[in-house]
Amino acid sequence: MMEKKNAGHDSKILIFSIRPPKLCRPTAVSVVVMVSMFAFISNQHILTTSPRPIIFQLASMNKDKAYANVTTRTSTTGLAAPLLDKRVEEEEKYEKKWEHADDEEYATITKGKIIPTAIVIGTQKGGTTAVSHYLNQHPSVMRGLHPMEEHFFDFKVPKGPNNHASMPNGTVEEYYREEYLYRYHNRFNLTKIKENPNLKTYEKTPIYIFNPKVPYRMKSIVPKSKIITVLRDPVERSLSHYKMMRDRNDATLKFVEGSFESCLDADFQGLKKYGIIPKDFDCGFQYEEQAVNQTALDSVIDDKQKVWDIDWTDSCMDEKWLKYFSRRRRKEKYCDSIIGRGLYAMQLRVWWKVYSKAERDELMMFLKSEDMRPVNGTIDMSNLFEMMEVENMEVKEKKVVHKTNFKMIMKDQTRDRLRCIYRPFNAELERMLGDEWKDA
Ligand SMILES: Nc1ncnc2c1ncn2[C@@H]1O[C@H](COP(=O)(O)OS(=O)(=O)O)[C@@H](OP(=O)(O)O)[C@H]1O
Repeated sequence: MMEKKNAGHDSKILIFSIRPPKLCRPTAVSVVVMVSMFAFISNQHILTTSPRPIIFQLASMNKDKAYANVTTRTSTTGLAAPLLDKRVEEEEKYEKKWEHADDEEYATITKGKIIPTAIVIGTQKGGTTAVSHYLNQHPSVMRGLHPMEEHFFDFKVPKGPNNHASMPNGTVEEYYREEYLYRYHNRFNLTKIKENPNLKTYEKTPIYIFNPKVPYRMKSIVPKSKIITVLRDPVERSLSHYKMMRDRNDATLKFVEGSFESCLDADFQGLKKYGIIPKDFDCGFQYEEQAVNQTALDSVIDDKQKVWDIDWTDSCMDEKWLKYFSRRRRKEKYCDSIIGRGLYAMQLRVWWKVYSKAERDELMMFLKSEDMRPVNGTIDMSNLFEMMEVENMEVKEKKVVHKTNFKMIMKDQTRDRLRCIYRPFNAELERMLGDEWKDA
């Protein structure tokens, strides 16, 4: 580390981008050769990449990291071999899986930074806006700067010294941890915290529970933040999801016929493609628009209801789930995971891997969507406030928050089919969360 620092501070750095728009490859190569010769003669180090992240690091965060990045890039011109050797050594060191810091180290690294007391991770359409609505009423609670969803942990991770800042599973490298904490800290109202340092903070982003990389990122950056999840009957959730898409006139709907059933079928095919649901399982959504023999179709479904189960011991299950999730990047259109978002057991398996039983008991809270609705004009949010480490208070009633406008009623057979799909996943969820989740 020290050697690198010294070497870095003695050197001049020329920031140079080889990516002007539409520069053809032969031209780019000759430009690089010319600049390399110039650097060789004048003994300067060159950054041959887009300068933005480096400027950011030089200006605000950590000059050593910026320098490390520069030297790695410089190596492409063959000018900094000894420095590169050191860099490789460092990268090897960082590539070890980050085991989160002990209490003392954690206290040091987080000192003076805002670390949210809790993060609401989902589920989408579960009533997460209602939870925010209740929390925001508390005078000792402050949410992140974004009025709706922060999207910090599902971000596209900027490239780091070894071309990525996180491990393939999402764990942020130790090397970048402090920087990320700092960035997260900036997602909160710093003035308000200065005025009242005792404020408890939270943020909500409903996609967190669904993105398999988020638990790893969260554990490596804010391992002590609590995690609040609101779960809703997955069948009702899927309808709410569809209504939201209709409200937004979601582009995905163009890839299917637009009906609820064709949307479900698109995602159902995706789940089959990636092996979450057996290939021979046919739920018949695709026949919904056609005049088919309903009795024959129902008997197919009845049979499946008897036999359909999941092998939870399958060691490839999580990998399949990651692939199913990652299809978004491959621009496959499976109707925004309208079924997949309700497969809570699949999603939570990853969180179970990352957080130990003791950590889950201490940090995680699961709320039922229906319990978020006031009964006879009152609602008890004492558990939520206890989790936020603030005094209990009566929240102002607001029956419905963030309601979807599109009007439709789910067909009975569609509901039956969805129940059939969700059955083994719900059974697993019950096993994970306990008996009170039996009818979730
Ligand atoms: N108090 C309360 N408790 C539980 N659920 C409630 C509550 N208020 C609203 N809602 C319903 O929640 C649905 C919106 O969920 P989210 O706010 O999580 O949506 S989002 O993920 O932020 O888009 C949305 O569901 P649908 O109306 O069925 O689409 C809201 O009506």
